[in-house]
Amino acid sequence: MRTERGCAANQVRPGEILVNGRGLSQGELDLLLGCAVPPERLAAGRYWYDKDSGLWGKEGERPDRIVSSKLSIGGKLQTDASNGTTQVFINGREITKTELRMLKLANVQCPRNTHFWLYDDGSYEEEGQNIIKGNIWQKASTRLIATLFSLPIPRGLKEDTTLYSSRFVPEYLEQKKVQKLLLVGLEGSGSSTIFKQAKFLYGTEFSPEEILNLKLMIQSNVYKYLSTLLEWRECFEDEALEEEKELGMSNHKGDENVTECELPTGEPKAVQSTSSLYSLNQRLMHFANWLLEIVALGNLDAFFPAATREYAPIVEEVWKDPAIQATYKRKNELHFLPDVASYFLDRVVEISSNEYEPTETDILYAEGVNQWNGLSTLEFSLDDRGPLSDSYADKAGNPAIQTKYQLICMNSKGLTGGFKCLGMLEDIRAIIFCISLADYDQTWVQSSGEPCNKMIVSRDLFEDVIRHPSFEDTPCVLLLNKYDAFEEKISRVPLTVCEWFADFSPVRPHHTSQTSLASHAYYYVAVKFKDLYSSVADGRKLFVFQTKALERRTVDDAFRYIREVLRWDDVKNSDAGYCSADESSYSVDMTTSPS
Ligand SMILES: Nc1nc2c(ncn2[C@@H]2O[C@H](COP(=O)(O)OP(=O)(O)OP(=O)(O)O)[C@@H](O)[C@H]2O)c(=O)[nH]1
Ligand SMILES: [Mg+2]
Repeated sequence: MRTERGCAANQVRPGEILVNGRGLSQGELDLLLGCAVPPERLAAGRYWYDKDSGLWGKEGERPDRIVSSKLSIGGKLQTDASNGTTQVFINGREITKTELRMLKLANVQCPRNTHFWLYDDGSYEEEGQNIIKGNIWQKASTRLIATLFSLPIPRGLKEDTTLYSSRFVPEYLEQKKVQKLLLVGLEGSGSSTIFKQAKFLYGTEFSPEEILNLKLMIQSNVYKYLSTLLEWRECFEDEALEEEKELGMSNHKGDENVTECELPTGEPKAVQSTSSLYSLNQRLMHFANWLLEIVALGNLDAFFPAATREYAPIVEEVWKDPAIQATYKRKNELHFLPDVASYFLDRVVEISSNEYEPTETDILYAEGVNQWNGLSTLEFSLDDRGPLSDSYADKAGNPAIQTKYQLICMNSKGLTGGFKCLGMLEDIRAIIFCISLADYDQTWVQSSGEPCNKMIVSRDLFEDVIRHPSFEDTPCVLLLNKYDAFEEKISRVPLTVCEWFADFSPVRPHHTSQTSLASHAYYYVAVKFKDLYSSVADGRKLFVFQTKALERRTVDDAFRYIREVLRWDDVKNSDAGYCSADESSYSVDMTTSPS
């Protein structure tokens, strides 16, 4: 070692080495070359040296090594030593874009005009705060990112990535604020399903209390579904009687060829009213009237679950009754009856029992997250499996970079009433708006009582949300949900039944398979929303992702996509001030999003 240093010393003369703008004396050069971690293969030239952290680089360039700290050599470190343009400072030096990018990827918050003190052991504080926030090098991912950007890493840390357990993951890297994601959508769009999937995927388990709430909700929902069916049954029965009456007036002879909805003819009217396809027997009628009365009085939730067990057998009987089954057959016409009604009604006896424990599927299928339909929140983080991480973090088996998210699911009811709730939510990092693709042929009864195409209602709600003053600069991700139902429906019901989609014309319809028709229609819908968003949000880009919320994997994919969108947005925002085009080192694959 001695000879090596001696050689190096022989190769350069003190005056040829300038550190922080000043030529070194022989003594300073000896100190530098004789220290524990000297700059290797030092050649004549101009360098900068940050004696607090040990960072070392060529004048006007980013750091390229870390040498021993606290050496009294050269001049004072200048702000522009490395020609940084980021307005972020470490030990008084304005850092370079590459360094900033590394910090950002390591989840360090560094808004402009942040001044950091970085010490030689990697500990770190914000200027003037005097609280050590953590250690920049202790996290393996930081070291790996640094390697990726060819930035120096302190000696002795390169090899041993397991040295520091996650207990030591510095707060400084972890403390980035929780990113709040607001999840909204029209009733039935699937937002609470997505919320619950996220809870299954990333969250804590449902607590016994939550399970109990869900159980009560499922039990009372079964009665709601049944009462919806009973109301429609009544309508259909009236309708059938009306038709029969007209038929009876125009045709006294009666007719053998009755259609399904018509009453058998030729019977006296009093008898007809109880013998319609939609008619119930006296006993069931009695129960039906009683149930509808409770529902009309709004007493259902107070009444149940006490009565559930007692009435389960009769509920089952009503559900299986041909009149109700005939009503259910027309489920496309029945507003407020979700697809899952039959899933739960089929099991009403089991569900009504005291011992009933909702299964994971039951929880997923249950409408809503809680009974009260307020805000539901979930905090979670995602391990890093981004496009960059594949190349280092995973393979190296290192602790991942984790950003914390808070998912706030707002029931559509929270959106009504002039959007007051929205204004109360602060610091929303992104809006996740959920739309059911299968809604394009559905009718929705608005608060005014007027029926309207549900996709249009969803669109208007979407527009109201993105126009809300609180979300002027908030990125938005649109989840086009229920792709499974959409795929199944698209060949049966043309997309053009929704007037907003009137100009949809699939290319070569005769060549188009159902799958490609669906994907064609999906892209068309996505672009419709993108155009709308862009016109409302000053040309900003809407991010669109396709989900089948009942398939957990698609929800996982959606959240990973959302995370990439946010990172992309972070980098884009910071780059807007620092540089314009160079996104090559951090590009996000947005291919799932139709352009
Ligand atoms: N086929 C299909 N059904 C879905 C999908 N996502 C949700 N559903 C079902 O659609 C219904 C409505 O979903 P929810 O998650 O309760 O809808 P929501 O947006 O929370 O509605 P509200 O809670 O009423 O505001 C439920 O019965 C879900 O099981 C999907 O991707 N495909
Ligand atoms: Mg719901």
